[in-house]
Amino acid sequence: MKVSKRFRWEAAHRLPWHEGSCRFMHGHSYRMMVELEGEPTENTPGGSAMLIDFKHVKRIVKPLVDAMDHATIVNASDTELREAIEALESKVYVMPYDSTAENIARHVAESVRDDGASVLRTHGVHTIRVQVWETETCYAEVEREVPEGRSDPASAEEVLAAMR
Ligand SMILES: Nc1nc2c(c(=O)[nH]1)N=C([C@H](O)[C@H](O)COP(=O)(O)OP(=O)(O)OP(=O)(O)O)CN2
Ligand SMILES: [Zn+2]
Repeated sequence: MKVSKRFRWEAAHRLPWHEGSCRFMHGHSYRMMVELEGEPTENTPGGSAMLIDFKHVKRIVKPLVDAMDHATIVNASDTELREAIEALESKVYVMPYDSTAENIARHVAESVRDDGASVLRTHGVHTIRVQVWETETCYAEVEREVPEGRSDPASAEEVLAAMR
């Protein structure tokens, strides 16, 4: 069973090594689909009626989206751009790698996996797929497995409560 939720945000970026126009600062209206796959468990309210509530998906993913919205997404090693953003007192979102669609998808998938593991396991979710659309015609997709571990409904609820 799969559930998906779509997100969107606006952000600026550049790929300084790019041979084409992507080396220049420019913006995208990013679109992202977060898909969770698994088998619903009886441990959660409603039992097997839903894999995971869409509102839980939002609680896990939205803080990341809010952090990137109207920011410049920048590679930590791009000090020239980081200094310029700081001088402009603009919003920045620093990643440990270049801001390609592939890397943003990977960053979101791994953050969801790491921050949401307990909640996802409790709901029987074993796979996270993230598609990041940079333009109308281009997207990158990344898949990550939720590592096995103890499924603890009580602590999962605490994690969700802390995100409220
Ligand atoms: N595999 C990837 N290729 C490219 C990425 C990327 O993240 N992953 N990113 C870019 C640029 O950031 C970019 O802004 C996209 O530009 P472009 O290819 O020009 O996209 P368009 O939709 O405007 O292209 P059309 O030619 O109008 O279809 C580049 N490549
Ligand atoms: Zn771009």
